[in-house]
Order: sequence, then structure tokens, then C-alpha cells
Amino acid sequence: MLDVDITGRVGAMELQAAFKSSGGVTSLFGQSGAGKTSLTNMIAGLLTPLRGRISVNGTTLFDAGKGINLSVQKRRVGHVFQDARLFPHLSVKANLTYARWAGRRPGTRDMDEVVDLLGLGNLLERMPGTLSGGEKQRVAIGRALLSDPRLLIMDEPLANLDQARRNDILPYLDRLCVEAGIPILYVSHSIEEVARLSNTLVILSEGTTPAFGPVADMLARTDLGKATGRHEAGGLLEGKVARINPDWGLTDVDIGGAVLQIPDMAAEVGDAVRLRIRARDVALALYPPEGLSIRNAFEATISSISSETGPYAEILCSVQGQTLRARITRASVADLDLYPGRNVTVLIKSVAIDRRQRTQMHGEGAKVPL
Ligand SMILES: Nc1ncnc2c1ncn2[C@@H]1O[C@H](COP(=O)(O)OP(=O)(O)OP(=O)(O)O)[C@@H](O)[C@H]1O
Repeated sequence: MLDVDITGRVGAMELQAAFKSSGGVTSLFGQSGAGKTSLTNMIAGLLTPLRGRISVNGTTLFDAGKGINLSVQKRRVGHVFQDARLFPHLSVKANLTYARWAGRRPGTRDMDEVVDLLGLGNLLERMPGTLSGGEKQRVAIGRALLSDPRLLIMDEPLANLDQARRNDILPYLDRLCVEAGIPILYVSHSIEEVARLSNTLVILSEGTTPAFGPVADMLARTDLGKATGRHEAGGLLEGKVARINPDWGLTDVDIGGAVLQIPDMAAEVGDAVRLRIRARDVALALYPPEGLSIRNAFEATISSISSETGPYAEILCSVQGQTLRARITRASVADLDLYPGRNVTVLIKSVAIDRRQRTQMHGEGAKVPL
């Protein structure tokens, strides 16, 4: 449980942040300059808020009213930065051992477990200078975990990596987020990462936190377009793998009665999965279409239509009790006479759901890469 309610100042910016999260992965999402790093620095004890309180799993790290302000060491917050910041003169193993020594206490996490979790086994004798960016970040995460933190902050750990390296490390992050057993605060301005990894999403915009809540609910909010970015907006659908069609390279996912076909998913029948469907990849029709290449067509009910000006409308549809987001032109809304409560058919191109948009989950809230 992470409970933050603080006011602070960084340069000219006033930071006013208040959110609660019940554990797992909490993502702090906002554009550049929104105050993400400043807020994490206040949680870690590197900056001091003017007012308020911060607690993790019932332990108060900061409470201005009660005069509590734990030192960085006593807060036990593991911090992974954009650049890995490894000790360059120490091997990977020595970097990990050092962290273990620095944070040593009874119950410290097992080194082998961390090495296995992050796939570091064949890197242990290497020097940081010989590692790729993604490998360095995995070592940095391992080092932070071995310091036995009560909270792990990851501040845009993929920001300095190219897309190929990001794709390499994301599966490890997926596993980490499931298995770490400690709350994680994940800072990002990538909606894809946030949708894939988080349980709770906190929006940070111009130094304030206008909204926070379960990630699926937050991604369905059309009033947060400015903060979450319109182009990449989308909703989450959760379901179970129902069938694998190797001949066509397609996987059927049951989303509560309806079947969604997506390309080639390395999953087993029965696996739980989370899919992010971008609003711009969803079309609406008044009737089930015929003679169309789009394979996914579902009955849905419109729950809301955004009333903004401009060429596009954001439409939320209820599909088998889950919320899907569609972006179509306002002209189409008028032509089709769409309104909340109207039944429609939603159309999703299978190819729109690429690898980066999907996660396999094991158990409640647990996520493993595909
Ligand atoms: N030491 C400082 N002195 C003055 N202003 C600062 C300082 N650190 C940050 N700021 C300002 O505070 C604001 C928030 O910065 P912060 O680094 O927290 O944002 P961010 O959301 O992490 O951005 P990014 O995604 O670009 O890292 C920015 O306007 C920044 O210029």
C-alpha cells in the first residue's frame, strides 16, 4: 500500500500530489516536465516536501505534521534510474554483492533468486562496460532488489534503450512485476509500458495528480486525453486463450463470451491475457458486416460519446462487461446516428494487436510476457 499526499516545490514548479494504491505496480504517468522525477525523489527522500505525508505498507516515511522525515537509508527505497549507474570498476557479481551488503538485514532476498528472475546468470563475471544498455538495466534492477527495499522505484528504466533493447527487457520487467513481492512505483511516459505493467495508474500533469485508479478504468477515461496523450489512447480487454490455430498463426482469446482473434501468441490454452486495443484501431458499424477482412466483430453497447470539438469523437463501448474505446470522426457519429445506449458492432483488426500490446497474466493481476 502506497499512500502519498504531499505539497512541494521544485524550481518554479509547485508539486501537489495525492494518490493511494493497494500495492503491485503503480505507474506514474505524465509528459516530460510533469514532475515525475521530482515526486519520486520526494518519496525516496532525495527532496523534502513542504507539507504532507508519505507511507509505504503502513510505515511512515514522511509526515510534516508529526515531524517525521526518515533518511534515505532508513526509507529503504530501491531506485533504478534511466541510466543504470553501476559501479564501473566492479563486476556484475560484485555490483550485486555490494548491494546485498549495503542493505543487509534478516530476510534479505536470495541472490540466486534475483539472478534467475532477471536472467543474470551468464553475466556475473562481466564488467559493466561490456554490457548492453538492457543488460545494464537488468543488473541495476537486481542491485536495487538485493538492497532489500520496502518500495522499488523505477524511473523510466527503458528511456535510454532503443526499441529492440526495450523488447528484450520488457519480459523481465513483466516477471519482476509479478514476482518481486514488494510494491513497485514505475515511472513512464509510454502508455504501452504502463498498460502492460501496471495495476494502478496515477496521472501526473503540470505538478498535480488529476486522477488515479485501476489501470483499465484510467485508460477508458476520455477526459484525461491531454494528460494521457490522444494518439496512443486505447482500452484494455482481459480474457483467456481459448484456442490456438497454428495453420493460420492466430490465437483465439475469449473475452467473456466473445472470441477475439489475434496474431501468433506464444501462450497456452487457458492462459489469462491482457490486450491493449488502441482507440484508432476500433471501428463501429450499425449491423454485423459481411464480406469484410476484419476478423473481430462484436456486439457492443455505446456507453458514452465525448462531446469535444474537432474532427474526432471518443466513444466508449461495453463489450461483454469490459470497456473498449473507439475513435471515429464526429461526422460518422452524426451519419450513423450514434448515441449512448445504442447497440452497435465493434470491429477490431487482428493485426492491430501486436506483441507490444499484449501481456499474459498468471493469477490475479499477475502478468507474464508473450
Ligand atoms: N533542480 C531543479 N531546479 C529547478 N527546476 C527544476 C529542478 N528539477 C526539476 N525542475 C523543474 O521541475 C519540473 C518537473 O521536473 P521533473 O524532472 O520532475 O519532470 P519529469 O516529469 O520527471 O520530466 P521528464 O519526463 O522529462 O524526466 C520541470 O519544469 C523542471 O524544469
